Amino acid sequence: MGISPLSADGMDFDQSSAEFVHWFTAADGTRLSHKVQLRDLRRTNAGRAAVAIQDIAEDEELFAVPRSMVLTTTTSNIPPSVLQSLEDTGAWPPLIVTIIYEFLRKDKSPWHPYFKVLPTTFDTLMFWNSAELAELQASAVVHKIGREQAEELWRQTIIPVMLAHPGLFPVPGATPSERTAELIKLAHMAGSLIMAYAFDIDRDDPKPDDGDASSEDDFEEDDEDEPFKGMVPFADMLNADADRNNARLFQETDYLVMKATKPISAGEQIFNDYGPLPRSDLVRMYGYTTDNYAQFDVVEFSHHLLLEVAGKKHNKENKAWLDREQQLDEIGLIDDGYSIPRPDPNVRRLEDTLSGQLHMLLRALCVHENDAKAVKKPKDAVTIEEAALLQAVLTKKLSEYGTSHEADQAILDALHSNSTTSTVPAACDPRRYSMALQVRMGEKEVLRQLIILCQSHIKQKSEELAVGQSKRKYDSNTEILSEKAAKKEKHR
Ligand SMILES: C[S@@+](CC[C@H](N)C(=O)[O-])C[C@H]1O[C@@H](n2cnc3c(N)ncnc32)[C@H](O)[C@@H]1O
Repeated sequence: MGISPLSADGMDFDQSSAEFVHWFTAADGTRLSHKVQLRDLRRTNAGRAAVAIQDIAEDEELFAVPRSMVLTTTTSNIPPSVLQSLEDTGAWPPLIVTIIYEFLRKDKSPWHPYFKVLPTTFDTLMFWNSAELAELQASAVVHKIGREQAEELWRQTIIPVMLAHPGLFPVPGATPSERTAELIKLAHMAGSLIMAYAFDIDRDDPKPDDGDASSEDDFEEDDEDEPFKGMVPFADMLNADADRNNARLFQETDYLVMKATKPISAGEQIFNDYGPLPRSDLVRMYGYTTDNYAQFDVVEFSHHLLLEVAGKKHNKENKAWLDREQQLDEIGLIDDGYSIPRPDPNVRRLEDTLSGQLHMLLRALCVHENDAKAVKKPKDAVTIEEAALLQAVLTKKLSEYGTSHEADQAILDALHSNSTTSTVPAACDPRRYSMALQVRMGEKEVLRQLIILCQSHIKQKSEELAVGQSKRKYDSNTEILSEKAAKKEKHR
């Protein structure tokens, strides 16, 4: 997030905050507790944040935002005819257009003081250059950014709408392609605001929301059940930090109300909950990371890698496998990739870290091609073969990251101790570089932990097998001996 000391009109950070708070409190129907203040936390890279200046009790109201103040496609006075052709495009495109419309109206917009505290540049992955993205190494998150797909979609949907109404969308440019380039930049700004600041809003059925600033993660989502979205002034000034959340937005009939969900002491920051996001997604969607999210890290490998390691990738002639793959696809088991979360430190069993889906796939890849068990949910434990396949996949994935965890740790320590800046590659922003290091290190840790789980699983199962075999041998030896003894007895 890029919050400069001075906004475009020369207003400094504190002045914009003060104007925003004044605008908020002066608006019809708003409520703001005298115990809540906005603070400048830029020195810790946390931008603006809400802080308690007196002790706050659990369930105490922090502020209330009337629904009319929430910026949505329906509260804005953008002509409905402009949005008409976007009706079937999901919640994002019409809201992007609405935000751009209000942003371009400058001081004519009722939300003008609000826009002055919203960022116009971001550290989300959408804005990283190729050198910065390369520092994420083999992280699967690189393939989830979708910048080109988003722009392609916008060129077909929102750009023609905005170009057709130059009076409502006055952007510089002598030609349609110059104006398109400007509108794409604005769409990135609006899309990123929705990603990191918007809330899912209930329209009809007032009930507590899921607490996330935004649970949607894709610009091109087009789902009928997609929640309605809106920008909620003040609610989006709250930062989040994994399980340190202590406030939540409740949706009432006429109001969205932020309440404390725990007692908050004077001086503490007020945190919303953005959800249990791995650091890769946190950086992708919100452009920041903290160590507290390390517990939610995941590792993801592609379906291609799984097939390659299982020796099925070039199996075009293997009809039995292709039929099975089709069956697995029909029951929804095949995805582009599969993720495994960081194992809980108390988890000792490989089974407890694998999803049923991944276990089924491993089984399908390991059992004999004619075995009907291949497309059945495994009821028994992970077999030695399945664990060995998974271990091989994870080992291959780990080898795809260009550096070791130890090498990364040394770079990160040097960065944090500020001993040298020369470790930051020339084309990289130091903060983004540090975030990339943390993401890739987290994934390498998860991979290592999972490989160790596979190894101990294989060891344990092999030992059980050996004990079983020697028991069977012992049993059959005893049987032979007792048969011999019985014969002897008979001959007496
Ligand atoms: C909903 S806004 C919160 C207000 C924001 N700090 C601001 O100044 O506008 C979400 C953005 O705040 C920042 N943020 C949220 N929680 C943070 C944290 N714990 N540490 C650092 N930055 C954080 C990220 O840039 C994120 O995209």
